[in-house]
Amino acid sequence: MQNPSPIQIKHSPNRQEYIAKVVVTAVQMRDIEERIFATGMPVAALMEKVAGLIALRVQQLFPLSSNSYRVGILVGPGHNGGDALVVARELHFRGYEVWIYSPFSQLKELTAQHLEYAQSLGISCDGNIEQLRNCDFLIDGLFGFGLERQLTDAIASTINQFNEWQQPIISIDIPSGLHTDTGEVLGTAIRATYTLCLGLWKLGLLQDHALEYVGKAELIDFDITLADIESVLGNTPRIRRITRKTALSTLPLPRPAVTHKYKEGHLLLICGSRRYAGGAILTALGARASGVGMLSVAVPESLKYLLVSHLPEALIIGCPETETGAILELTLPENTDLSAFSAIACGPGLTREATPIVQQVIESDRTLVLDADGLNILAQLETIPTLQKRQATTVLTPHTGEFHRLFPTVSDAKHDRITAVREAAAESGAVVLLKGARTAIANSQGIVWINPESTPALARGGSGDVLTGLLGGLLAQATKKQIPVEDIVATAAWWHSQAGILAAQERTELGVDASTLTQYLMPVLSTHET
Ligand SMILES: NC(=O)C1=CN([C@@H]2O[C@H](COP(=O)(O)OP(=O)(O)OC[C@H]3O[C@@H](n4cnc5c(N)ncnc54)[C@H](O)[C@@H]3O)[C@@H](O)[C@H]2O)[C@H](O)CC1
Ligand SMILES: [K+]
Repeated sequence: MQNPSPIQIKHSPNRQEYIAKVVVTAVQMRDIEERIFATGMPVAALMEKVAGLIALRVQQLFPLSSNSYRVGILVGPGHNGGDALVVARELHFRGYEVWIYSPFSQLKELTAQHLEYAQSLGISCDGNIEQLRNCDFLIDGLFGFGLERQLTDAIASTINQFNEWQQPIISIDIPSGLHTDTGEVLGTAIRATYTLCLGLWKLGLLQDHALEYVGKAELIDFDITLADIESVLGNTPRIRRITRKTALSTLPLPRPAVTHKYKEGHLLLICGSRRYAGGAILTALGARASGVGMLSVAVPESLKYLLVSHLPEALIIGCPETETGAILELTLPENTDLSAFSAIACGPGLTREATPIVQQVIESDRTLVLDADGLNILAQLETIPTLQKRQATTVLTPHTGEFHRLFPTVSDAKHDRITAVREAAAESGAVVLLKGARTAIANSQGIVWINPESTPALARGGSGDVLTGLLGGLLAQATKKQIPVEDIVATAAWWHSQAGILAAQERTELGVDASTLTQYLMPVLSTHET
């Protein structure tokens, strides 16, 4: 989703970056549109402009220079249908063979006018779906952000038919049938090959359950002014896509010429058990890749030399252990307490026996990441409200299962992950990172960051441990640099998934085991300008 549309509009780099970040709901988009109209832009002119850009993009995707094309245009009752009709007209004039499918008897006025004009040009137009079976590709203008009700009956079965035919489908704004905010399927939905999202990213396109419908999503920038956006969203958008540029900008680079290891952050990892020794290694390897100045890893005594052999540069603290090999007690080096560290990350592989350790780190005054068993113990302790009293920020990094255990009363994350993660952050006062295909991060003020790119290659045991270590290492380096914790969390999520993408490109989606993933973290930075 990151690649900008090849249709380049000359704008300042700052505006481009801002537009890439902003995410809107249907109501916000309608309000922005209303403002554009209220300040003098005629509705028909805006439709003409937007659809003209869509038509250009379609011509790039299916160029007549390489083939002749028969195009089916699916027309809905609203302005999404109007856009589609303008595209139909433009493609007709450019030499495409165009077939319009317009099944609704009631159309908005502008849409009806465009239909009438298209018919007057001799473009084939009816409500017979069979005409579209032999089209090379379809353009979906059935519904955009105006869809609010479930799709049923004839239109639902028609959409199912289009999906079965399996021609490429280009959806205008959003695949018809998806809810613009939650990304939920309202009865049924078009499975698009491309989604050309208009003006600003719609929230629904960034929700996990929408992904199998969205295909390759691109933004069509139609010059909405920053003033119009800010008049509706305020100065800082409350839902943001994480971009490469913002992620890189929070990295502790370049280092000052004169520094030393403790100035570059000291992370304490608390992880592992005899049962889950590998989790401790992976977490520590993730932390090592963050560039953190000093890394201490507290593990059960029996794992000490295993860890040393994998991470000769880290200080491995062997702790007394329970009979089953979980950490019994944290034994820090002499004259050291938890406030000696810049940040603490705790949880991977601990087992639920390590409850007192989790209690102890919660009571510390350090920035704290809790993951895996750290979260399971937190859920058992029912101490989430006490996190509000911590002197430093807490970061919780649950996957969906852990999220439900931690926040049983929060809205269903399957229904709307963004609302759920926001509620969880408000309830806990923590920064909550909800893992998924589109990882979402929220702080207690209700600001949300969404990671817009990832790979299913990361759906593998140990990936999360790597993220915890990486995040801990970045937080330890950032503590003295006044970078907000939530920005670092967003950077870690971005960096981790980019490493997965890079590794999958070279090794396929089957080749990204967690150990290998740690090897791809640094190349992400060297393949991008920093
Ligand atoms: N600002 C912009 O981005 C621009 C957007 N444009 C396009 O306009 C659509 C939004 O148009 P709107 O007319 O508001 O809504 P829709 O086209 O999505 O259609 C709503 C239409 O459908 C009816 N309806 C709703 N639910 C159902 C249902 N379940 N069954 C049948 N009918 C239903 C509803 O009553 C409405 O009449 C946006 O996405 C863009 O594509 C502009 O063209 C340019 C600027
Ligand atoms: K659509």
